[in-house]
Amino acid sequence: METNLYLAEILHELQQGANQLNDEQADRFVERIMASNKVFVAGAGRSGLMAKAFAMRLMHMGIDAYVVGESITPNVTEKDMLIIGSGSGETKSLLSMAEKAKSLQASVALVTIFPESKIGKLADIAVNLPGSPKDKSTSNYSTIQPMGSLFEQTLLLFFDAVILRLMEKKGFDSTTMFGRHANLE
Ligand SMILES: O=C([C@H](O)CO)[C@H](O)[C@H](O)COP(=O)(O)O
Repeated sequence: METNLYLAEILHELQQGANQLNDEQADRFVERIMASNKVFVAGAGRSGLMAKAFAMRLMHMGIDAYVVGESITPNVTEKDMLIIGSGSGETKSLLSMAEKAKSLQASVALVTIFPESKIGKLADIAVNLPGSPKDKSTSNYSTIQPMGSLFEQTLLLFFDAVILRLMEKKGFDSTTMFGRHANLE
């Protein structure tokens, strides 16, 4: 099959997934971000890359946002929120991070295929996205893409949709946000 047809199929899979998003869960997620003091994001591998892209846009909005594990990331407190992106919801390093955040009374949100996962059970908010996890033996979800690619793409698009919702609520536009974009690049 030609590359453009693969691309068309990926877009079709993403469209099908977008139709399944639960708006109530998404709204709770947005409200919690707005009510938090600092916002921490975390994820492993490709899911982590999507979380980093989200943290950059949160920073552009003037939200105090950090990527867990970076050298300038400060302490988490009970006024803060940890956002984890994990298709499986079972990634061990993220599970212990969620446990630590909960023990410090921070709120934990998980964006995942499996809200009933170990991290999902700990989380205050779980946003359910469709897709297949990296271990395809644990799901029957149909996708032509390898491992968790469909979830990871949907995660990035969900995060970008959340940014648009936050922009709408705060009356921000792209120009305001661009004013905070890194200028030492
Ligand atoms: O990097 C990943 C892999 O390429 C799967 O497609 C995953 O994002 C990483 O292993 C984290 O897994 P999850 O926590 O289950 O998202």
